[in-house]
Amino acid sequence: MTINGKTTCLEYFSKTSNIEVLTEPVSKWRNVRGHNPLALMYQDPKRWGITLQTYVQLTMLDRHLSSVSAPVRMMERSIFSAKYIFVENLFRSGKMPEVDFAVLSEWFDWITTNISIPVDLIVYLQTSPQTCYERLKQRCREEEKVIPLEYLESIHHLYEDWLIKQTSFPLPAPVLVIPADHDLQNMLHQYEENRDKILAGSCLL
Ligand SMILES: Nc1ncnc2c1ncn2[C@@H]1O[C@H](COP(=O)(O)OP(=O)(O)O)[C@@H](O)[C@H]1O
Ligand SMILES: Cc1cn([C@H]2C[C@H](O)[C@@H](COP(=O)(O)O)O2)c(=O)[nH]c1=O
Repeated sequence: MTINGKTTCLEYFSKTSNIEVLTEPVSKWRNVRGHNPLALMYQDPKRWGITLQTYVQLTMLDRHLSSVSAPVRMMERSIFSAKYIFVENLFRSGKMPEVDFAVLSEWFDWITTNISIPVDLIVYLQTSPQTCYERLKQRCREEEKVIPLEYLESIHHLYEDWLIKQTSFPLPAPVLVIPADHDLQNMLHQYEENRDKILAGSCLL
């Protein structure tokens, strides 16, 4: 999902030795050479969706290909979720012209066909759209103040179709589901309970 506790989860695991944590490059999406494609996309998705998503795709690929510095790497989202969820949502909601979707899809298909992007395990922090909406208001990121609950509901359905029902797009790895509507204390407990599974990749599923 979005705005549901991914960064908080990664911060927790970053305190463990032998784990390398790669957070999402949101700061780049908010500032590329003085421009803010994230804000532009929320202001006018039809015009700027392609701009943001092209840059997201590039920066996610860069994250995937960066050299590994620890036995276990945890990465916030992937090039797959950017395409299967956010690009798909823009297109399906009529906020991305067909030609923009086609060009992004060609890029995505070329990348995933020609470049190896190994993923061992997807950890899905499963939250309701309402929880995300509350956390969005709590975090209060300027660009995201315009996000309505309906947007979070659409993103949620796309995630559920992909990772739970498994009816929409190919899965690059097995999925570990962690219910994440709970308070922070409860979540830290769940992270501990799932630590071995997460660190083992798909081996203990
Ligand atoms: N379990 C939780 N309960 C309540 N608030 C949370 C919880 N996890 C994270 N938050 C808060 O919700 C907001 C979004 O969390 P964050 O980790 O930045 O989400 P994401 O990286 O998925 O966008 C932050 O203000 C964070 O402090
Ligand atoms: C991957 C991706 C993200 N976004 C947007 C959604 C949020 O506003 C921010 C960051 O997400 P997070 O859940 O707070 O980490 O970026 C997007 O518009 N398109 C994307 O592909």
